[in-house]
Amino acid sequence: MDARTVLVLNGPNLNLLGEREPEVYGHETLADVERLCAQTAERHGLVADVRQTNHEGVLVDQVQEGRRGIVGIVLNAAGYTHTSVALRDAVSACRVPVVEVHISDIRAREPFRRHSYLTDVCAHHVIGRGVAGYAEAVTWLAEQRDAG
Ligand SMILES: O=C1C[C@@](O)(C(=O)O)C[C@@H](O)[C@@H]1O
Repeated sequence: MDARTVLVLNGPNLNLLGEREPEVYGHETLADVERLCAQTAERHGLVADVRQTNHEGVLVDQVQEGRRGIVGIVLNAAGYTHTSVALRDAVSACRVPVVEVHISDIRAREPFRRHSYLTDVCAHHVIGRGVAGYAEAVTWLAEQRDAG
Protein backbone atom coordinates (compact mmCIF):
# COMPACT_ATOMS: atom_id res chain seq x y z
CA MET A 1 0.00 0.00 0.00
CA ASP A 2 1.22 3.51 -0.76
CA ALA A 3 0.05 7.06 -1.43
CA ARG A 4 -1.96 5.89 -4.48
CA THR A 5 -3.85 3.12 -2.67
CA VAL A 6 -7.58 3.03 -1.99
CA LEU A 7 -8.23 0.23 0.50
CA VAL A 8 -11.65 -1.38 -0.03
CA LEU A 9 -12.69 -3.47 2.97
CA ASN A 10 -15.60 -5.88 3.01
CA GLY A 11 -16.97 -7.53 6.12
CA PRO A 12 -18.77 -10.80 6.83
CA ASN A 13 -20.80 -12.66 4.22
CA LEU A 14 -19.86 -10.30 1.41
CA ASN A 15 -17.84 -13.20 -0.05
CA LEU A 16 -21.29 -14.62 -0.85
CA LEU A 17 -22.39 -11.66 -2.96
CA GLY A 18 -24.30 -12.86 -6.00
CA GLU A 19 -25.73 -15.94 -4.29
CA ARG A 20 -26.74 -14.35 -0.98
CA GLU A 21 -30.24 -12.80 -0.96
CA PRO A 22 -29.95 -11.54 -4.56
CA GLU A 23 -33.29 -9.75 -4.16
CA VAL A 24 -31.56 -7.51 -1.59
CA TYR A 25 -27.91 -7.42 -2.75
CA GLY A 26 -28.25 -8.12 -6.49
CA HIS A 27 -26.49 -10.63 -8.70
CA GLU A 28 -23.03 -9.12 -8.87
CA THR A 29 -20.26 -10.97 -7.08
CA LEU A 30 -17.31 -9.85 -4.97
CA ALA A 31 -15.14 -10.40 -8.06
CA ASP A 32 -17.36 -7.85 -9.86
CA VAL A 33 -16.87 -5.41 -6.96
CA GLU A 34 -13.12 -5.95 -7.22
CA ARG A 35 -13.14 -5.26 -10.98
CA LEU A 36 -15.32 -2.16 -10.57
CA CYS A 37 -13.09 -0.73 -7.84
CA ALA A 38 -9.92 -1.49 -9.81
CA GLN A 39 -11.27 0.18 -12.95
CA THR A 40 -12.59 3.21 -11.07
CA ALA A 41 -9.34 3.67 -9.16
CA GLU A 42 -7.29 3.29 -12.32
CA ARG A 43 -9.28 6.05 -14.06
CA HIS A 44 -8.07 8.37 -11.29
CA GLY A 45 -4.48 7.14 -11.36
CA LEU A 46 -5.04 5.13 -8.17
CA VAL A 47 -4.85 1.47 -7.18
CA ALA A 48 -7.62 -0.41 -5.36
CA ASP A 49 -6.64 -3.00 -2.77
CA VAL A 50 -9.85 -4.99 -2.22
CA ARG A 51 -10.22 -7.37 0.71
CA GLN A 52 -12.93 -9.37 2.45
CA THR A 53 -13.02 -11.06 5.84
CA ASN A 54 -15.62 -12.73 8.00
CA HIS A 55 -13.68 -11.90 11.18
CA GLU A 56 -14.14 -8.74 13.25
CA GLY A 57 -10.55 -8.61 14.56
CA VAL A 58 -9.14 -9.03 11.06
CA LEU A 59 -11.31 -6.13 9.85
CA VAL A 60 -9.99 -4.01 12.75
CA ASP A 61 -6.41 -4.98 11.75
CA GLN A 62 -7.09 -4.03 8.13
CA VAL A 63 -8.54 -0.62 9.08
CA GLN A 64 -5.49 0.00 11.28
CA GLU A 65 -3.20 -1.00 8.41
CA GLY A 66 -4.78 1.65 6.19
CA ARG A 67 -5.05 4.37 8.81
CA ARG A 68 -2.37 6.58 7.25
CA GLY A 69 -0.29 6.99 4.12
CA ILE A 70 -2.98 5.99 1.63
CA VAL A 71 -5.78 7.87 -0.21
CA GLY A 72 -8.53 6.48 1.98
CA ILE A 73 -10.67 3.51 2.92
CA VAL A 74 -13.97 2.31 1.49
CA LEU A 75 -15.63 0.26 4.21
CA ASN A 76 -18.61 -2.04 3.92
CA ALA A 77 -18.50 -3.54 7.39
CA ALA A 78 -21.68 -5.56 6.69
CA GLY A 79 -23.16 -6.98 9.92
CA TYR A 80 -20.41 -5.44 12.10
CA THR A 81 -21.77 -2.02 11.14
CA HIS A 82 -24.57 -2.57 13.62
CA THR A 83 -22.59 -4.21 16.43
CA SER A 84 -18.93 -3.26 16.58
CA VAL A 85 -17.60 -0.56 18.90
CA ALA A 86 -14.11 -1.96 18.24
CA LEU A 87 -14.44 -1.25 14.53
CA ARG A 88 -15.79 2.23 15.22
CA ASP A 89 -12.77 2.91 17.44
CA ALA A 90 -10.42 1.73 14.65
CA VAL A 91 -12.14 4.07 12.17
CA SER A 92 -11.89 6.95 14.67
CA ALA A 93 -8.12 6.38 14.81
CA CYS A 94 -7.76 6.75 11.02
CA ARG A 95 -5.92 9.76 9.66
CA VAL A 96 -7.28 9.13 6.16
CA PRO A 97 -10.95 9.55 5.15
CA VAL A 98 -13.17 6.49 5.51
CA VAL A 99 -16.30 6.11 3.36
CA GLU A 100 -19.09 3.93 4.71
CA VAL A 101 -20.73 1.88 1.96
CA HIS A 102 -23.82 -0.32 2.02
CA ILE A 103 -25.22 -2.00 -1.04
CA SER A 104 -28.74 -2.01 0.38
CA ASP A 105 -30.55 0.89 2.00
CA ILE A 106 -30.06 0.02 5.66
CA ARG A 107 -32.37 2.91 6.64
CA ALA A 108 -35.31 1.19 4.95
CA ARG A 109 -34.77 -2.35 6.27
CA GLU A 110 -35.23 -4.07 9.65
CA PRO A 111 -34.98 -1.73 12.68
CA PHE A 112 -31.74 -3.38 13.90
CA ARG A 113 -30.01 -2.29 10.69
CA ARG A 114 -30.96 1.37 11.03
CA HIS A 115 -28.25 2.11 13.57
CA SER A 116 -24.65 2.21 12.40
CA TYR A 117 -21.77 2.56 14.84
CA LEU A 118 -19.73 3.90 11.92
CA THR A 119 -21.81 6.70 10.43
CA ASP A 120 -20.64 9.61 12.56
CA VAL A 121 -16.95 8.63 12.41
CA CYS A 122 -16.92 8.23 8.62
CA ALA A 123 -16.18 11.16 6.30
CA HIS A 124 -18.76 10.19 3.70
CA HIS A 125 -21.53 7.63 3.12
CA VAL A 126 -22.86 5.84 0.06
CA ILE A 127 -25.90 3.84 1.07
CA GLY A 128 -28.42 1.89 -0.97
CA ARG A 129 -26.85 2.48 -4.38
CA GLY A 130 -26.15 -1.20 -5.10
CA VAL A 131 -22.68 -2.37 -6.05
CA ALA A 132 -22.25 0.88 -8.04
CA GLY A 133 -21.91 2.56 -4.63
CA TYR A 134 -18.36 1.22 -4.39
CA ALA A 135 -17.42 3.16 -7.53
CA GLU A 136 -19.04 6.29 -6.11
CA ALA A 137 -17.02 5.88 -2.92
CA VAL A 138 -13.72 5.39 -4.76
CA THR A 139 -14.50 8.44 -6.94
CA TRP A 140 -15.29 10.55 -3.87
CA LEU A 141 -11.95 9.63 -2.29
CA ALA A 142 -10.11 10.43 -5.55
CA GLU A 143 -11.82 13.84 -5.69
CA GLN A 144 -10.94 14.55 -2.07
CA ARG A 145 -7.32 13.73 -2.79
CA ASP A 146 -7.32 16.00 -5.86
CA ALA A 147 -8.89 18.82 -3.84
CA GLY A 148 -6.41 18.44 -0.96
O1 LIG B 1 -24.11 -7.81 5.28
C1 LIG B 1 -24.74 -6.76 5.18
C2 LIG B 1 -24.57 -5.94 3.98
C3 LIG B 1 -24.82 -4.45 4.13
O2 LIG B 1 -23.67 -3.83 4.69
C4 LIG B 1 -25.03 -3.86 2.72
O3 LIG B 1 -24.05 -3.77 1.98
O4 LIG B 1 -26.16 -3.54 2.34
C5 LIG B 1 -26.01 -4.18 5.04
C6 LIG B 1 -25.85 -4.87 6.39
O5 LIG B 1 -26.96 -4.61 7.23
C7 LIG B 1 -25.73 -6.36 6.20
O6 LIG B 1 -25.48 -7.01 7.43
